[in-house]
Amino acid sequence: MKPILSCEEVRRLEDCIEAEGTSKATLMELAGEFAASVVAASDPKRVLILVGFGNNGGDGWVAADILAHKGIDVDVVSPVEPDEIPAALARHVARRTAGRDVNIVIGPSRDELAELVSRADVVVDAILGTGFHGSLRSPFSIWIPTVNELAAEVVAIDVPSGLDAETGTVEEDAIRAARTATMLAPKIGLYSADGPDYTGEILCGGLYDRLDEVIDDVDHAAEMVEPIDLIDFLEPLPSNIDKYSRGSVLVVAGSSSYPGAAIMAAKAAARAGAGYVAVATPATCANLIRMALPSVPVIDIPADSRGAFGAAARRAVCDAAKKFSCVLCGPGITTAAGCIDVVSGLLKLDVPLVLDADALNCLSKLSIGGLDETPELYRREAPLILTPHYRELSRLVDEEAVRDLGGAIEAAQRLLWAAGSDNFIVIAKGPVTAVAGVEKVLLPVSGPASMATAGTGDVLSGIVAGTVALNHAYEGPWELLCSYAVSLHSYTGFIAADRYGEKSVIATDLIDVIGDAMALASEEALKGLEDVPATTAKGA
Ligand SMILES: NC(=O)C1=CN([C@@H]2O[C@H](COP(=O)(O)OP(=O)(O)OC[C@H]3O[C@@H](n4cnc5c(N)ncnc54)[C@H](OP(=O)(O)O)[C@@H]3O)[C@@H](O)[C@H]2O)[C@@H](O)CC1
Ligand SMILES: Nc1ncnc2c1ncn2[C@@H]1O[C@H](COP(=O)(O)OP(=O)(O)O)[C@@H](O)[C@H]1O
Ligand SMILES: [K+]
Repeated sequence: MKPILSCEEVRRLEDCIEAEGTSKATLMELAGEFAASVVAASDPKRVLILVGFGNNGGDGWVAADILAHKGIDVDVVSPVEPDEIPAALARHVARRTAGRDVNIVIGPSRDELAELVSRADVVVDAILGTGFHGSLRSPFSIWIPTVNELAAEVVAIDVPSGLDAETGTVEEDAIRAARTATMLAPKIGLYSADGPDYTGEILCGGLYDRLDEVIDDVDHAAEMVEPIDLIDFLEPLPSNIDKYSRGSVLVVAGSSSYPGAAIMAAKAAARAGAGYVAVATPATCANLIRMALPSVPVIDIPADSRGAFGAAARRAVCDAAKKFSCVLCGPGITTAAGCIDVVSGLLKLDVPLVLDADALNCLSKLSIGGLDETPELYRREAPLILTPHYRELSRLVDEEAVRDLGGAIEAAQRLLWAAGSDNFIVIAKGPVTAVAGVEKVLLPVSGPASMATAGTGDVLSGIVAGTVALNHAYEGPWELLCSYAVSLHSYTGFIAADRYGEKSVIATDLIDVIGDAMALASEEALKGLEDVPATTAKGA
């Protein structure tokens, strides 16, 4: 797993490294060296480096010097003379580079800049890094669109300029890079909101020998899950099992208005590996679900007049639920009074529980002033997994809208810390999905934008429940188990987009390729295994 840091955590990390005797000036030299190595990998003849006023520009000045030393023609464009650069470290390296074999252009006109950009094989963006805030000011508001329009290839240093390294948002414009050479650890904004559209490939320069040890001394906003981390979940089935020992799921879902949600969740749970999946649904839509899912037993539950769970539903659902390895509740249930009652009944049972969709909205209705204010509502011994998207998460914490990954993680942590239990997980779903536990926040691989289509969340909750059931004997961290389920879901998105076309994926497409997604997860994990040095791979 690879740490992802907030800007504040990066500053703390720099301070820790400095306390161990490596100055920020040395880090800048190393950052410039790493950036130069990323640029040199394209074997350019001519490089243009755009520098700003701060230390991000400092990295660019160092890289300019190194690339010029390699015999590459280097132009540096700066808004001010090296002596006028306000940041002291950057000013120092800029003065040094100015005395070397690079062509420096100060404050070019748009046409001059366009000419320089057009003739470069690689343009390096060292304009703004983690210090960017507010709106883009001149001349950068002119430089950035010029680069985006005319550059053959762009390498961004640390963060594409104009992208907020914390939130991942782009207000007006930002550099669209082919590669981003980020320093010490990726910043969370590279993965959040607009980030993935601007960063290109992210390459991280460790810079410091003892980074692995020092990085443990600062908090991590999150950790990126790599395919190899999931290898334990990819074992083949043992021979000596039956449908019950493989794990069972009760899907408490559906209503006359939304029977499809129950069908998708149940089918996904079965495809994810559970040996026995049943559906508990309002009697009014039970036959429809039976016809759609011949392999799935359907339990009729008393309904209200609108075809949602009725007043007598809680008892019927809870009686059935006790026998299963995992219960999933929520897809398509509505927030009728009987549904709220079912959700609160299930929370009291001693069975692993996944709450999704309207079960989360029922939970919001049960609490006043945010669920984290009433942890007794959801604190339980047995595992609990919530799968809210950003809007559902906002409702759960009764807060302003969660807009980005950092905000989603913060909201999830409020719920987690209030409950304080190891087997409570919040899967905060969005373009990037965070799997948050009380100990760690993990970022499994994200799927394509094709997955932004109705019903894909029902498929995810089915996959999560099926995975929990199949792995009912698992004793490792729940964050990792849930990350495996989210990764499978993302892989189904890639496979479906490939098969049906990026814009044509519908939620049901994902279900039938869950098996292919498992094969892809194995393939990716094995690639990771090959990359590990032999001694480590053997666990030596
Ligand atoms: N992590 C590490 O260990 C290492 C980090 N290093 C590097 O340091 C970078 C951080 O450097 P930094 O703090 O100097 O900030 P940086 O991004 O250069 O920008 C600040 C300048 O931009 C200006 N400015 C701000 N907003 C603006 C706007 N909207 N429009 C226009 N201008 C704007 C701002 O002006 P001000 O706000 O003061 O008016 C100030 O002059 C980091 O990303 C990495 O590359 C490496 O060197 C060493 C190892
Ligand atoms: N832009 C996107 N890129 C990748 N995945 C996305 C994107 N938008 C949504 N998703 C994924 O699609 C799923 C949508 O879930 P949800 O909003 O609950 O859908 P529904 O309620 O319609 O079933 C989540 O797993 C989410 O992570
Ligand atoms: K930059």
